[in-house]
Amino acid sequence: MHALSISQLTVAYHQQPVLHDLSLTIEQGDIVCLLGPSGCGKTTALKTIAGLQTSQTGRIELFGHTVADGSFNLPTQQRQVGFIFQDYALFPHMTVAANIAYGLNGLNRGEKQQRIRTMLELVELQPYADRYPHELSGGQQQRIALARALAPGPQLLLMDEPFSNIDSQVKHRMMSELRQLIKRSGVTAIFVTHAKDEAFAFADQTAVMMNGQIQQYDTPARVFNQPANLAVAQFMEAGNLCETHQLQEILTPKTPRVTAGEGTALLKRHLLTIQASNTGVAEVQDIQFTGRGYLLSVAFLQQSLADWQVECDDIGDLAVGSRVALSYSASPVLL
Ligand SMILES: Nc1ncnc2c1ncn2[C@@H]1O[C@H](COP(=O)(O)OP(=O)(O)OP(=O)(O)O)[C@@H](O)[C@H]1O
Repeated sequence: MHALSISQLTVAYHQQPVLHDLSLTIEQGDIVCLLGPSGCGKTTALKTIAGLQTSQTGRIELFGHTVADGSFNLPTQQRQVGFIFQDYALFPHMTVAANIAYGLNGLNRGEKQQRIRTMLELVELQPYADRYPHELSGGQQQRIALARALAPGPQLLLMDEPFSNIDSQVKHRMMSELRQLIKRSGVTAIFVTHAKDEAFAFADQTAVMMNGQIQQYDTPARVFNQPANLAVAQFMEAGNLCETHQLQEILTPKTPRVTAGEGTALLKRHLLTIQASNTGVAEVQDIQFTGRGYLLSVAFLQQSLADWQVECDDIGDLAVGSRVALSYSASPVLL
């Protein structure tokens, strides 16, 4: 059984469609990222899955049960979904324990206390039950928001931009911690972001959305390395682009491995080799040290192409203004 199955979903605001014929199937236990540019409909999709937004046409099934089908819309509280908002939305006047207990209806006092203990153990914050949200760090608040969302035992966890307010210094540690906690709980999770590094670090599967439709649903690595089309390649900043017929002019030696056929070729930055050459086709415009190596921008002297970027471990004698030749050690991806 799938955790979530969406088919041909259309959602409009004031007769303006925002999601068009959107279909998506999510497997149980996966952490899925809805990734796309601002305004593409990610939050609308998340809200529609939660039942906070109604759809015009299409069907949504959660764990085999239809929760929306155009004419019918199951209320949010009956969908067994947990929600973590962008700013966590913890109740500031309630203790951590009271925040976690908030959605626990139908349990007696002892059962509630037990559930709170279990949730605090899961997020490893047992000593913090009597603190108030303002007495916690950002990371601790996020873990309490997770504990509160998971306390009623939802089957699906929805998160709206959970990392957007977090300092980049601590973001990767928090993503790693939260991912481990979600995996330990076994819940299926969907989160929304426009930042691809969050999809890379946190998601098992990524749905790249544009203009209210899903362009590609795949692992983050495949979305980055094998983008389904030009729009996905550009949004993912997956590498350097050119028309296939330009490759012979750009690369030395004139490599026989270049894909035949017309179309747009994608060349990964780290598979390009750059060498100083008086007869080279490009000139170094900029050199950045990245920690792991160097990122060079090169401009073409003849071809009308945007600057390319090349990643390398060592730049040797190369400097800004050096004339360079480029070679490629793999077959370019044809888009
Ligand atoms: N309540 C609303 N009424 C009318 N239009 C809306 C409403 N909510 C969103 N929209 C419009 O729907 C489109 C999609 O919005 P949505 O918030 O789903 O996008 P998003 O991909 O989550 O964007 P962001 O990354 O900026 O949050 C946008 O053009 C937005 O202006």
